[in-house]
Amino acid sequence: MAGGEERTTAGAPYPVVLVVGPSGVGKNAVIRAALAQGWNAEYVPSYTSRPPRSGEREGDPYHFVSEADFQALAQAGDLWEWTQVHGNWYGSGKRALAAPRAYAYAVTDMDLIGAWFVKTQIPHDAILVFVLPPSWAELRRRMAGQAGSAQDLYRRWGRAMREMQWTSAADLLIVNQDVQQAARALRTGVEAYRRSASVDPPLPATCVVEFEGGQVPVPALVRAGDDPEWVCRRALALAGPTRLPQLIQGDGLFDPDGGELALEACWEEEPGRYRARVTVVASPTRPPRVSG
Ligand SMILES: Nc1nc2c(ncn2[C@@H]2O[C@H](COP(=O)(O)OP(=O)(O)O)[C@@H](O)[C@H]2O)c(=O)[nH]1
Ligand SMILES: Nc1ncnc2c1ncn2[C@@H]1O[C@H](COP(=O)(O)OP(=O)(O)O)[C@@H](O)[C@H]1O
Repeated sequence: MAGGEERTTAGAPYPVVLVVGPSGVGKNAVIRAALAQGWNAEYVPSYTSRPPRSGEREGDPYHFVSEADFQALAQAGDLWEWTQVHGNWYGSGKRALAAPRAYAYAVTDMDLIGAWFVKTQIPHDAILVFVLPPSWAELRRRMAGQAGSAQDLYRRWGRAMREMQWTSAADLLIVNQDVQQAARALRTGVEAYRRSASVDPPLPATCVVEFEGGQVPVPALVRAGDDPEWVCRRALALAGPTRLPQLIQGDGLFDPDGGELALEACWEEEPGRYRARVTVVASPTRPPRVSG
């Protein structure tokens, strides 16, 4: 995969964007689209022992190696972390991810445990982005296109169910309905997260988001000194215990049922406790305002 056109000074410090989400949700498609849109990031391929699929080649999207070579890399300490998924080995190259480069970000996709492991090693320099499907039916459709058999599909689905319970571990949630829109959300979301990230270690905290007519307690990872507006955006993105959360897309907040939310105010009420006031400005039953 090629990187974007915009570049920064070679050797500048840069964070690692770890893209996670269920198999088939479109992690690779979103990363590719973001790079094609000119995102200032470089894709860092992992190593895998699985054979290339049609259309794949060395370095895109993986370094394809034999199982013996993979074990040798692991034993030599060249892998940051590794795991077995669907019977194949996957691991991220330590030097490749840690090397200084000419882009603002390194981006790679991983399974959730691998990404969480990297995040614990470099909490300030890793941004964990969870890609969500627009619906279960659509995830199944995409996954079925990748699965080699009914049994393989069943296995992928089980894994997806387990991973989807951990969306609250993410720094950023993105719904991949339209791939170009999701790619823009990845770019703008990472930028916004980076701007608001503090140097303090992450603290588990509870956010309370005040909506019109009620309060929703939202478990979220909040860092001391976080910008309240960004905390509230994340809290809103995570809100909704039984349905897909409100979504961050671009700079706006969108309700999954098609409504659009406006963040009116947000503030830190006491350390680690945030409130936001949000109103619905457009919903399926209330058409969006037309300007001009
Ligand atoms: N832990 C870890 N997981 C990885 C790495 N590279 C890829 N994966 C994950 O391995 C899984 C299988 O990836 P892939 O072969 O592309 O199959 P897919 O699920 O059909 O897209 C996905 O969940 C990837 O995110 C890595 O370096 N480390
Ligand atoms: N927004 C989207 N709308 C429709 N199909 C998509 C979308 N994003 C990805 N896909 C398709 O879903 C399949 C899985 O995408 P891929 O990027 O390989 O997923 P992952 O990397 O998460 O396993 C591919 O066939 C891809 O073209």
